[in-house]
Amino acid sequence: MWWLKEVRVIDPSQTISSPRDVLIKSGKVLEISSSMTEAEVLEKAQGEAVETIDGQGKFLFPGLIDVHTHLREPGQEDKEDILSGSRAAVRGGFTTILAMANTQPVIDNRALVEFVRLQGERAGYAHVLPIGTVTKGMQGIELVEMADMKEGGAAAFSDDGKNIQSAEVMRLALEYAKLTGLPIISHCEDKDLAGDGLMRRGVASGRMGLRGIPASAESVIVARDLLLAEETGGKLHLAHISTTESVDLIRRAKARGVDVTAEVNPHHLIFCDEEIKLTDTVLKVNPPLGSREDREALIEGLRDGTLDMIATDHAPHTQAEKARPFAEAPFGIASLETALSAVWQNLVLPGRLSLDRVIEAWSVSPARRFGLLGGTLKPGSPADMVLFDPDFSEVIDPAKLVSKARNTPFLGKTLHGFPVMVWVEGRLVQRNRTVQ
Ligand SMILES: NC(=O)N[C@@H](CC(=O)O)C(=O)O
Ligand SMILES: [Zn+2]
Repeated sequence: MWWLKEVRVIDPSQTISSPRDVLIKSGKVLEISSSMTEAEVLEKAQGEAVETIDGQGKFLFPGLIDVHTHLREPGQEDKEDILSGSRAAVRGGFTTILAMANTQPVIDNRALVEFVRLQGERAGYAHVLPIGTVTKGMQGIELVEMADMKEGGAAAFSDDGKNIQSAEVMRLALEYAKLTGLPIISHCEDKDLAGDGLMRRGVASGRMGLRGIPASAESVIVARDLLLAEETGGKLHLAHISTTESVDLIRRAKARGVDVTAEVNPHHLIFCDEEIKLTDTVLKVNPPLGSREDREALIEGLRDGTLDMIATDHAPHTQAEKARPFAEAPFGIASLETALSAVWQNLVLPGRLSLDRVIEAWSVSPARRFGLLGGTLKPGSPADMVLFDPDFSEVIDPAKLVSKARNTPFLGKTLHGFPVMVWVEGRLVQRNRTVQ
């Protein structure tokens, strides 16, 4: 049994945001109360050994749930695999991750869904929930067998990495997915508008002389998918929202009652296009980083609930690939191990976002939308939780990362505020930044 004493519990699912004592027993949250005596705790332990943790000055919150993680297995295990990625996840404070389907082969049938799920169980770190593709071979033409894949453990459907260019295929997908109750996750990017652009089209791309991707490449598909969700009554989740116009469109659709949720990635909240350097591909990501104004609109959207969730879009690549010239390097930022600290340092500490809102957006809201366990510390729920130390500082040292990827803009930088203990179903999987 675990006894966490005088820890600041942040659990928006129960509107708790104050110091409490917490008991964990048999993999579940047993009790949360203002204070407990040793005699009371021993009685509840019923002879079981009690591990006591002094929680003063630290936060305890439900484990983060990341709905957008690329794990690259099967097929591209040199970038990442399910073991390395799910270890990196717990190190970063994530107890559940949804694995994107754009692997090689893509996850477009039940056998592959079961493979990903079982590899996650074998690894024994974060819960790994497979996302299946929407279309066979991710070709955007023929729908997968959604009901069968759901039975195999699929948590959602997405052709992420690629837009579904046919509006008719997207409409059918939203219609059919209703039978499963699972969301369609849309990677909104009009192929023709995006062309072979390398960064957001704007002042910065003009100055650098790099081919630009207009903001409309995202927003026109956001508008299309919102209309299709409205027409079909289907469940839509919009991945990596990055433009001001998209935020406005979502805000208006929600006001009309469209069944939509949306996520924003930490890098779009923290960086902007002006910071991209031709000599460094680390900020080359899709969708591309927007302007300062976009960044403000995203923060505002996250604050007012237009954007429901934060998700990493952890996109691991090898150093060799990222070392190619800007035009040839792949899009993507690896972020599982740094995302929470980066958000803490860049948004929570300066007062732009409350920690309560961050936990709501990165744990409570994903659990609710995707119908998952977790996202709460209510007594009886699985003890998937994070002890976070705001005073713990660390230099992001490539030798210490447990992900295979090194494509993070924080390499060599110091971040403050880290998860120091992480439990999955009451099992301690990480202590003092060492994964067990
Ligand atoms: N985000 C990225 O820049 N890359 C992702 C694909 C995606 O999420 O669209 C990847 O798979 O590498
Ligand atoms: Zn995507």
